[in-house]
Amino acid sequence: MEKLKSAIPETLKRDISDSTPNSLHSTCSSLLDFYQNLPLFHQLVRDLTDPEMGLCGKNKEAALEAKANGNACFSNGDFSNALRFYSQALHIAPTDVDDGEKNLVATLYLNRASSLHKLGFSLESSRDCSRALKISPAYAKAWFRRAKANASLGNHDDAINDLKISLETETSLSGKRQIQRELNIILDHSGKRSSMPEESYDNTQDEPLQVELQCAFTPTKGRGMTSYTDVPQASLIHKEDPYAAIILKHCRETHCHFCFNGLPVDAVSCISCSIPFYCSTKCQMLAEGCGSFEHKKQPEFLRNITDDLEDYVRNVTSLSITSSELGYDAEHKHECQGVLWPAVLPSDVVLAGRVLVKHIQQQSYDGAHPKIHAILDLCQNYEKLSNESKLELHVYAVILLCCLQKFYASKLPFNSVIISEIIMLLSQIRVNSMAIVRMKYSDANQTLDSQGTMSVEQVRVAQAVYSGGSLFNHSCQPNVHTFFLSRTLFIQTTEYVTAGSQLELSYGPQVGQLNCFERRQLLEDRYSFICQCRSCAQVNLSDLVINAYRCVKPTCSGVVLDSSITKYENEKIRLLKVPNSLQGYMHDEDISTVASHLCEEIDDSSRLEAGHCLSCGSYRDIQATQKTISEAESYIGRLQDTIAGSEVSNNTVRDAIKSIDILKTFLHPFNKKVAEAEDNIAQALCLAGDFQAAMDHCQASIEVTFEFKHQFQSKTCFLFGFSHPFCGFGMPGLKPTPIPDLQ
Ligand SMILES: C[S@@+](CC[C@H](N)C(=O)[O-])C[C@H]1O[C@@H](n2cnc3c(N)ncnc32)[C@H](O)[C@@H]1O
Repeated sequence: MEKLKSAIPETLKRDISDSTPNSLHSTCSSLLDFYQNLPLFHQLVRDLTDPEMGLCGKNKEAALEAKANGNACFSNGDFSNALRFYSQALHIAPTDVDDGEKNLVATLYLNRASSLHKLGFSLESSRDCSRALKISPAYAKAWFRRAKANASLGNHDDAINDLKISLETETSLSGKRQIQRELNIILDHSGKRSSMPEESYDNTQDEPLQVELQCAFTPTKGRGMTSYTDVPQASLIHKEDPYAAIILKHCRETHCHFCFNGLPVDAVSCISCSIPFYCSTKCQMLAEGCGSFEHKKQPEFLRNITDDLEDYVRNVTSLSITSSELGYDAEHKHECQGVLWPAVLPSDVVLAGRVLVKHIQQQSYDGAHPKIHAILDLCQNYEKLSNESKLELHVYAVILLCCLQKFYASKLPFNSVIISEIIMLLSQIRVNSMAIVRMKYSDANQTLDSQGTMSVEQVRVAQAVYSGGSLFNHSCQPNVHTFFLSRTLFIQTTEYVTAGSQLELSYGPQVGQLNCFERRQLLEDRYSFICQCRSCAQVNLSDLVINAYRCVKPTCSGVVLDSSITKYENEKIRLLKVPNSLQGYMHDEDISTVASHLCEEIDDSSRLEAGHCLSCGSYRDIQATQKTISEAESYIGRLQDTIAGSEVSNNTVRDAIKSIDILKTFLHPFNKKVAEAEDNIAQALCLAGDFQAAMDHCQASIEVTFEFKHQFQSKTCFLFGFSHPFCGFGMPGLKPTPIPDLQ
């Protein structure tokens, strides 16, 4: 792909850098002309779209080899490795080839079921048997193995039925004898029947939504969501399935490619290619939109068994999914031909393909009016993108269109109009797609380790486009939060929200984690907008203390700032000459007069001065202070290194504890560095086994947050002193904001 980008002539690259949504037709047309005559381009498209070139195609020989390895491990009692080899074989085995008299995939499922049963995974073993039976309903050994798994699970009635059918389908006399023996044993111990559904895809949390939302235009952030009524804390306000979603590359082998939950040991693979894994056949079919394993012919043995048993067989071997459920969500179907492009192109480009295909399927889109960017009706940020990103979008749009041509040439003609529309779609996806996250525990059983700790991290597993969810703007002090069950997005309030207020979630950075400059930088780099949330657009007290120093006077609790912070915050004050709350209404003459009047009231004393205490005005030499702090921080840095290597020495901890005293002497008590240093020491002491001391430092870290909140709630002016112009200000832009969370 890099070669394709660098091959573009400089003049065209410049045009692309200068392009706007309105001039895309011209740049796309030039790019298309250039690529049409470039052999490298044609070669690359061939590699990406030719199943013969695809490394992700199925491979019978490789599958048989993995199966043989699995058999060898199984015979040696090495069931874990047998399981691994059978799973590997299943991933690459073509569905339509036989191995001896049986279908290869069915045999592999049965072999894996045997390994799973030996390893104690009875439920998984039974599911694999059912999968083998869906392919080969008269597979006596699969019924027999299923009976064993069901017996282990205490499902004796099912086990008896399985054995009866196994008896019916078994052809050898010795086999029949063995089955009969097993049947007699289970009949002797038969207990209660219990049902056991296979599939795990379930995103139902049918809690009704409690509020009615409206999408309203905001002066600084475009459209946004608000509520008609007051909304209590913890109300579920939004629930939505994605328009399209895709697994991220690093989770391809650990999470289901449809519901994005962690994969079980008996994961199933895509029927046609060797890219996706699914947690169940239901997810597999929902993603691929087909039931290729469905057997067409009525199995002979059904004629000889009772009606009840026949129902039982149909229940086990039929597909547990209706054709209406398959619907339009068959998002992997068009990628599923053993071709390379879905595996190679970036996730958001493949996601754009899914959006396009879904639209084509749903709307019987005729290609005559290719308003592709209107599919999602979402905002885009093309003009704000870097030159490099614009170039990338051009190249990927052309490639994606080539890849989709195989199926949709008549719907998506290969021309510059469609390419420019795809570029718009890609830039919409960049701004609006959400990361679906899952919690990852260091220990799968979610228990505390020997040190009494458990590490939990949030992992981004998939990227999805939610049409409604995309209308929620960002705030660094959000009042709603998102969570996901399977693919479904849920949004819930985190505080009481009054009617008409904006409902805003966090796209990442939050107050208390980073200062205003860092948050805005991050959002601009990632999403190309300058944050105008209530915390960023105004002078925010938590942003002042998060990196602040102590006043040199021991009796004063005021704040001292360095020049980078004062410069940034003073710029906000300057911009506030037109108060934020009035900015959208400046056309109104009366309000404009009021605004000018208010602005005149901000004089030079409203400016923050670097190095001077905001409360008493005492001076601190920031440069000298910074030098001492850097030395102290180097000890904390050393401690962090030893924590990473899990080898904590007493000396390192002692030095870090000494240095924290220095930090506390010079830094404001609510400075983020103090809380982080306390956290690090607590972690090190945990590793060293000194849990009481660890608790004390944890407590100290928590107190920074707690005290912070307490101080802000009780006397917001302690930072400045009562005489400072920031205190008791009536101006909306300078009101002290609510309490941030230090994390
Ligand atoms: C997912 S969309 C949200 C809906 C969007 N406002 C619209 O009109 O469709 C994200 C875009 O909204 C705008 N936005 C969201 N939060 C913002 C904020 N805090 N400050 C400024 N712009 C914001 C930015 O243009 C951003 O690229």
